[in-house]
Amino acid sequence: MARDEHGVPLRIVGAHMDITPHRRAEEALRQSEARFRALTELSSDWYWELDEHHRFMHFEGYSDTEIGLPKEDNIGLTRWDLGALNMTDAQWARHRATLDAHEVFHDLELQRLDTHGNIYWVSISGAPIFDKEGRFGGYRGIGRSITERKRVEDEIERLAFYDALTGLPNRRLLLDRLTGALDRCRERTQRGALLFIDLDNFKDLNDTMGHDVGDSLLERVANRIVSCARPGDTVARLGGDEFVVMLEGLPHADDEATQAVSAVARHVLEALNHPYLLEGYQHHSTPSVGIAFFDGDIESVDDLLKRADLAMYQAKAAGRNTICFFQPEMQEAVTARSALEADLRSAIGNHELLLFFQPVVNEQSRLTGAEVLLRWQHPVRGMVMPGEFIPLAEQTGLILPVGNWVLETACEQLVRWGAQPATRELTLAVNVSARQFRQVDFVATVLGVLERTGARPDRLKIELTESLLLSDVEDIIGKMTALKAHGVGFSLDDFGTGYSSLSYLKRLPLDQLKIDQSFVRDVLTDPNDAAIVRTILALAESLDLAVVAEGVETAGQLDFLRRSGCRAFQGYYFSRPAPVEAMMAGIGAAGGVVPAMAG
Ligand SMILES: Nc1nc2c(ncn2[C@@H]2O[C@@H]3COP(=O)(O)O[C@H]4[C@@H](O)[C@H](n5cnc6c(=O)[nH]c(N)nc65)O[C@@H]4COP(=O)(O)O[C@H]3[C@H]2O)c(=O)[nH]1
Repeated sequence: MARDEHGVPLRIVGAHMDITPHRRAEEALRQSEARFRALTELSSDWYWELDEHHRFMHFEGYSDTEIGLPKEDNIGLTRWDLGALNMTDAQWARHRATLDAHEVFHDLELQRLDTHGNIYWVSISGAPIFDKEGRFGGYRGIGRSITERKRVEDEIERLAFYDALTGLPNRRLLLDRLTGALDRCRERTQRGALLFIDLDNFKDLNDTMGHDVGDSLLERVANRIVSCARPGDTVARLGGDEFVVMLEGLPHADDEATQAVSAVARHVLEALNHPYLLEGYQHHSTPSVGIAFFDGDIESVDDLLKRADLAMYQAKAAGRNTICFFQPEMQEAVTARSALEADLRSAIGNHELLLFFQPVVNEQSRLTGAEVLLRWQHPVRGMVMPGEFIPLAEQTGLILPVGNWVLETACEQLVRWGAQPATRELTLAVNVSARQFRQVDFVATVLGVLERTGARPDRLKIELTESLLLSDVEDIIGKMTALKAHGVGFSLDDFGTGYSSLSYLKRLPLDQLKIDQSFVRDVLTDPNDAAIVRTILALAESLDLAVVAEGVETAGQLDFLRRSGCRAFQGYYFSRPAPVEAMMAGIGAAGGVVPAMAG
């Protein structure tokens, strides 16, 4: 303001300035802050700042979540002062190095306890602050609660890697840990062992008492196995009643390692042998344990599991409730078996199967028929006996095409015999395994073969074993009755060795029993066997069944059997099984009488 000499204002001098841009900038800043505040207030994320010494200076938003304490209490502290349950010293050192290098960091995950002692997780990201001159002034960034995400992740992991019933690691996690263990073995030339545990007869419990009781047993078994393991061992459930214990860091020396593993295995065996109280009942359960060692040389996790599994099966075969170590021979046996199976598959097509015939004679040693016995002329192994390949054929299902071939070939022989008056009345007995007989179309198959070949049904005898009678007797009776209506005969093989109860015997439409050769063998020396043979003969008479004694090797046996009332015989005394031409040649020369062999 300008004044005169009396101080009276003359004029006002002023300058005006356009502050619109400044006001706009202020308004923009205010808006930006409001937006930032609204965001931090509304979101569960929070904003933080550190000074140049990495100490908390400022929080904005729901920061208590990060620090678990009122935010004011943390001003002036660093993150590592607050600590985190999941961070090691080395990890903190790495984080500090990032800050010291003024680098941006993302998603640093920290696990902490809140004031109530509950675990929570936060994820932190931050960027360095520089002033206009480029001087470092600290850090700023955001934090976010990830407790819920971690919980869901844990749940997913639990479902994916743990068995829901027992809470033990499942097969997937076991395979993962095994892969890790094998890697460690390779790096540090260590060894470990796998215990494969399978409960004996678990299926029976499940079937009789129900799945709930079965589950309850499995839970307790799991707890007992865990109690036998050391903290570093992995106890897993593979599924069903199969558990695995993985032991690592075993001693190098063979005997020490074996001792250490045996001790754990025995411990498991004992623990699982104690009775269980299930639904008020005392239940006894036993395990079979297979053990396989591993070191850096083992090819794969799969191989290792197979070895332990094989050893477990060996323990079962040895009578169950026992421990068995894997031996390389077991693997060799399996490999040999697979080779045999592959060969057997092509044996029919390659015409390697053949039938031998063993005469069945009457009291006058006259031929009444024969039993057909399968042989396999293997190109490399030579003659393979049925005992070696029939069980394999049964397990693999190959018995079906093989059995059909036997039936067909036997019927063709019947047709050839039917064309000659001297052999027209001869019968042929064919072994049929339980698996063949249980096929739904068994009756149709047999009738089809009879029709195709034109063989007389009443000359065909089907030999069944007692083990067949263990299941679904009604179905067996139905099939037998259907075939009998066409004239086919039935014989029960190896009688006396199996499970036939007399009530079944009465109901089955049988024609004949065959006394097992094990009774005939000692009939002269073992009074028990003699008594059994007499009883079978008496029983057969009362049931109106014919009897054939198998395995007659000596005149003494034949004499005893005759005196006891047996009227049909089969055995080396008359003839060993042989090709049909050889059998007929021997008999032809004797005018239908089968001559006793020397010896
Ligand atoms: N020690 C002694 N043994 C004698 C004597 N007489 C006969 N044998 C043998 O005793 C077995 C009798 O046959 P199996 O009990 O039906 O027992 C048969 C039968 O269960 C099964 N088998 C044979 N061929 C077939 C077939 O075509 N199908 C099915 N499913 N099983 C068959 O294989 C088993 C064994 O047959 P193989 O080795 O031929 O053994 C035959 C025969 O060679 C004797 O006096 N002393």
